[in-house]
Amino acid sequence: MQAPYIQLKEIRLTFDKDQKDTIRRFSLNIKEGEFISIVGKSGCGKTSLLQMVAGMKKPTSGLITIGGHEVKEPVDELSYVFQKPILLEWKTILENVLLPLQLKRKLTERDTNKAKEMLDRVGLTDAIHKFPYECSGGMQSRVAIVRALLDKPQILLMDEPFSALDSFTRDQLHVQLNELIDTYKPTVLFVTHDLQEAFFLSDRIILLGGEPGRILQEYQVPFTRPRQKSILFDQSFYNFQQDMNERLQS
Ligand SMILES: Nc1ncnc2c1ncn2[C@@H]1O[C@H](COP(=O)(O)OP(=O)(O)OP(=O)(O)O)[C@@H](O)[C@H]1O
Repeated sequence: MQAPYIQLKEIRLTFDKDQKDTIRRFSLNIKEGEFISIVGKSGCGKTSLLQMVAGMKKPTSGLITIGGHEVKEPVDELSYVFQKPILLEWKTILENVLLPLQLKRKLTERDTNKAKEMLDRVGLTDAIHKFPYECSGGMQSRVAIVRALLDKPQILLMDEPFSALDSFTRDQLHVQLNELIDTYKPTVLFVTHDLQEAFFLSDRIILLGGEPGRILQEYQVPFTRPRQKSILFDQSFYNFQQDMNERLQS
């Protein structure tokens, strides 16, 4: 059996030792290249889990490993996409995309060409010299995704990246994200409240809930990636929705 690439073992998280645990006995093995969505009610600890995998927050107890090495500090081979795109207003779209690389090393012509090519793939060729205030929310979200993938991270953490967008823009972004993920093949941990989004994008969906937060249900999506939106008309999506909704209500 393939060894897990990311392993979370018996994770417990508490913010104050006198208070109840936020997360307890959370264990999950993630394969390299897998796309995992974490869904669950507000406050059940989804963001905290991503932050612990990123090495930005320490579990109170338990072990997190990446490639067999314990996560003890912020992880290098990882990119994070937040709910808000967080672009620098005084830099152009192209400059925003190149910024993380520029902070690491001297930029090359190849980097710039790569950034332009990726922006082109998500339909932003005409926007590369624009500033963020001249771009819509959907365009800014595309920029944040391209920026996160430019340096080919092994791990991509995405925390509700599309939640502020309308459903039409979100649909477009799902397809474009799928294509980019298929090219760069990072291991993805994706937080969302949207079951349709989780089903369309993921290999596996983890329903987090309860007090303290723990895994209530795991669901393997029975389709290979990348996918067509037509899978959302399949009976398995209907069954999945029913099952998850029942568990979320209980
Ligand atoms: N630094 C902190 N200090 C104290 N409590 C915190 C801290 N960070 C998070 N919490 C609490 O931990 C719980 C889990 O927070 P977290 O942000 O991980 O949840 P979430 O599932 O991502 O929520 P949402 O869906 O609303 O973003 C919440 O009750 C939150 O108030």
